Parts: sequence; C-alpha cells; structure tokens
Amino acid sequence: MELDQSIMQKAEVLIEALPYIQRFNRKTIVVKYGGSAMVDEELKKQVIQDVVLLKLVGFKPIIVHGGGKEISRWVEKTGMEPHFVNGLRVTDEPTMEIAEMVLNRVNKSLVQLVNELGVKAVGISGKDGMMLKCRKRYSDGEDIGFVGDITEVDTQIINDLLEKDFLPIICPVGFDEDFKTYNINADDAACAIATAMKAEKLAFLTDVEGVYRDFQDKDSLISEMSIEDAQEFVSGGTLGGGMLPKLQNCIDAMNHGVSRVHIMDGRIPHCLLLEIFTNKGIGTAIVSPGEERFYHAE
Ligand SMILES: Nc1ncnc2c1ncn2[C@@H]1O[C@H](COP(=O)(O)OP(=O)(O)O)[C@@H](O)[C@H]1O
Ligand SMILES: CC(=O)N[C@@H](CCC(=O)OP(=O)(O)O)C(=O)O
Repeated sequence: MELDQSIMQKAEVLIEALPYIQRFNRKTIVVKYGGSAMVDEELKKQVIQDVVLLKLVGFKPIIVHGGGKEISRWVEKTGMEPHFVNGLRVTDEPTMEIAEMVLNRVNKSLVQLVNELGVKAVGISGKDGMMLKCRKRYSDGEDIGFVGDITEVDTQIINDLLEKDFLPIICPVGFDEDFKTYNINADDAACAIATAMKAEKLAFLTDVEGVYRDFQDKDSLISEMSIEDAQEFVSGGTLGGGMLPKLQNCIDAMNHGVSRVHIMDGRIPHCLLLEIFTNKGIGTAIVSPGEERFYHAE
C-alpha cells in the first residue's frame, strides 16, 4: 500500500512533539503576549490557537498580555500625546483611565477568541482577587505617575481558575495599599506572575527574532544561553531598547524559580508551537543548568 508522503510527515511531526508533551504535562506556562503579534488580527488568532492547543494537550497556560500600541492609539485619539521614560508610559490620571479601559477591552477580545475555540477563558486584571499589589514606581527618581512596581502577587485566583480548568488571561493593572489603580509594564507583570506560580516556562512573544549578540548583525541570533551568559550580556552594555529590561526581568524570574525563558518572534505564525513542540526550537532560550541538552536536542 502506498502512503502519501505528506501524511507520513504529519505523523512524524506529531511523534516529534511527544517528549515535549510529556515534559510539560500539567506544567504551568506563562505566555507574555504583546507587541506586533497583537496588532495583526490573523496573527492574534494563530497565537490564541497555539495557546488553546497547549491547554488541550495538558499544559496549564496563562496569558499575560500588553496592549501598549493600542493604549497609545487611544491616548492620541483623545488629543494627548503618549510619553515614555525608560520604556515606561508616563501615566497621569486621564492616561490611567484610558489604559485601564483599553487593557480591559483587549482582555475581553482575547477571552472571546479562546472561547470561540471551545476552551473557557476567564479575563481578569491584577485588581481581581487582589492579585497584583503595587507601590508607586519612579524612573531614576522621576515621577512618572500611576506606574506600579509589583510588591506582592496573590496567586489564589489564578490557582482557583486553573483548578477549575479555565484559561486565565491577565491584564497588567494593579492597585496599591490605598486601592489606587496602577499601570504595570506587561513584561514585569508576566515575570512576577511566572515567578509566583513557579512556572516551568515563561515565553515572550515580541517583535524581533530573539536576542542578537549584535543588534546590527541579524546573523548573530543567540539560540540558547545560560543564566550566567545572560547576566554577562546584560552587564556588557551592548544591549539596548526594550530588550535590556526584558532580559534583566527574565534573569530575575529564573533566579527565583522559573525553569526556562523563551524570547521569540511573535510575527512568525504559530511560533509557540514551533518553539515548544519541535527539536530545533526558534528564538532565544535561557535555560537552567542541566536543561540544555534536553532543550534543543537534535
Ligand atoms: N541585542 C538585541 N536583540 C534583540 N532586540 C534588541 C537588542 N537590542 C535592542 N533590542 C530592541 O528590543 C526590542 C524588543 O523589546 P520591547 O520593545 O520591549 O518588546 P515588546 O514591545 O514586544 O515587549 C526590539 O524591537 C529591539 O528594538
Ligand atoms: C507602565 C507601562 O508602560 N505600561 C504599559 C502596559 C502595556 C504594555 O506593557 O504593553 P506591551 O507589552 O504591548 O508593550 C503601557 O502603558 O504601555
């Protein structure tokens, strides 16, 4: 009997995924979703399909999302101009109001996409269940308004949702001890949540291939590094833009119990599946000692 080659290849892909499905079964994976992959509707659907698939094969995914570009769009619509200091949005009271509205709207749109695929999602902000407690954050001593620095993560609501088999989708809004509302950088929220949940994996979907040794040289993509390499790289002073705080955040998360971090290109369709279920992997992985060989095993 002759079998169609393409069918055989599909079977091979599924078999290749087997050790990864076993490896991550019932494990928590935090997916930080933001940037360009969020603006393109087709990519958005593909990201959500990937996360739903992760859930259905037995992982425990949690989505932490941003929406910076959408917030800026609405800030501009009201006649204001968005301002950032060291990558953080200067958040006065009207901006906070817009940010919260926009993030909640983005949140429910993601909930809907997950629901449409037959998995029940619950969208919450850091205010729900008193999850993300903050204090006011300053940037090099400068007052940047209602920007929050997370001081405590109460994981009860996330654990309750996971236990009842819901897929939690979290937007980065928190509260302080006076119950004032704060805008939190979504990378910070993802790292804090992954750390508090002792996540097996923290995946960042961003708008570059991964971390380059030299940002000008697109052949210098780093496919894997240890925490020590990452720390050296951060201290080296060559890293710029949003990648510097992102990588520093990742190192902190890994020093506090997250097993591996992945920074990948959210513009690549199904990047999460390619990263998690194939031997080659994509983007940049930061791995704990002993995990290296398992990871991009050929
Ligand atoms: N060595 C580097 N490798 C990768 N990205 C870098 C590097 N140096 C600076 N960057 C910048 O970091 C950005 C990614 O971080 P960020 O803007 O915070 O992403 P996101 O908005 O997805 O959270 C890239 O678009 C790039 O401009
Ligand atoms: C304090 C601060 O800067 N908050 C961010 C929150 C959203 C975010 O981080 O979105 P991305 O992940 O899409 O960039 C902001 O207002 O843009």
